[in-house]
Amino acid sequence: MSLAAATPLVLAGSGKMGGAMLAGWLDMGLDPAGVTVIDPGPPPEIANLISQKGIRLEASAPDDVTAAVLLVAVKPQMMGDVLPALRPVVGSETVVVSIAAGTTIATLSVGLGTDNVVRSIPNTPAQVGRGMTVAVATCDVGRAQRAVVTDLLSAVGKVGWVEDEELIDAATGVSGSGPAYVFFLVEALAEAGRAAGLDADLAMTLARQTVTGAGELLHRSDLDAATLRQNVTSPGGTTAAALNVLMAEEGGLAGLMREAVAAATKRSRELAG
Ligand SMILES: NC(=O)C1=CN([C@@H]2O[C@H](COP(=O)(O)OP(=O)(O)OC[C@H]3O[C@@H](n4cnc5c(N)ncnc54)[C@H](O)[C@@H]3O)[C@@H](O)[C@H]2O)C=CC1
Ligand SMILES: O=C(O)[C@@H]1CCC=N1
Repeated sequence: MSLAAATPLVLAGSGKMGGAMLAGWLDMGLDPAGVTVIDPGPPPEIANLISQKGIRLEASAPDDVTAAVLLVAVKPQMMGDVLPALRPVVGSETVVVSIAAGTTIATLSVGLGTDNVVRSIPNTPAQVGRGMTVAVATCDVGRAQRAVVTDLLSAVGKVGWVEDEELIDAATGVSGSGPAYVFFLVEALAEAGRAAGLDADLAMTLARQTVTGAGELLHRSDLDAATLRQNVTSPGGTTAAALNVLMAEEGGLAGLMREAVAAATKRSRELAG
């Protein structure tokens, strides 16, 4: 994969998500000389990375760079102010890629004055190259530009394209916010371990190792999740007893998960304004 076609690359917002993607691209061989970061206050670790790599950092959009790709990674609530201020780096050949939850293609197009827009939703496992990004493009984004954007997003994990923008809200509820559900599962499992009498540190170690180990097994295995679950579950055994609780029709995990994803999807639509 060559990321050269993505340069000049302008990254607006180098916080948790934009910074993670920048680190991933550099690991994949993106030339730092081709990157400009626009951020009035990057977090310290990203500021260090930017200065170590000699990346150009600006507090606002410079007027001597026209981006091949402009990646917008600021908070959705800031878009009204930030988008018009980014216009100096947008040219007729620039493809804009937003990773903001909720912000619609229409808002991006109007704010930046271009229809050459990709709306996407990544997730924080991008920090370790194991992200999941779901994206939708306008029909103005040509085949070659779509390939460049695919390469850029693939550098930090898997990429899936959808044709219907509304599905980005649903993907936000599943994979965008999803890592938080898994981290909460670790917290809840550790708390249950403490309630069952385990020392707090041991309970947290058991919960972390169980979730990371199960995740790695799922990652490496050819088997699907249901089969891996069945492989743990002896008839009449301990797992079956626990799953009877988690899989209950009323108040079980599947129903709760549906509600959680629906709430996140609804919030993504609300963030559109
Ligand atoms: N954190 C996550 O798990 C995910 C976040 N996102 C989206 O990514 C975007 C960024 O979120 P985070 O990285 O979590 O937020 P963050 O707060 O960590 O980063 C935002 C960055 O924008 C910078 N910024 C503020 N004003 C700016 C301006 N005028 N121009 C350029 N940069 C400016 C801030 O200094 C900060 O470094 C949001 O739109 C969010 O919806 C998408 C998927 C997952
Ligand atoms: O919570 C949020 O709004 C962002 C978008 C997906 C994950 N974090």
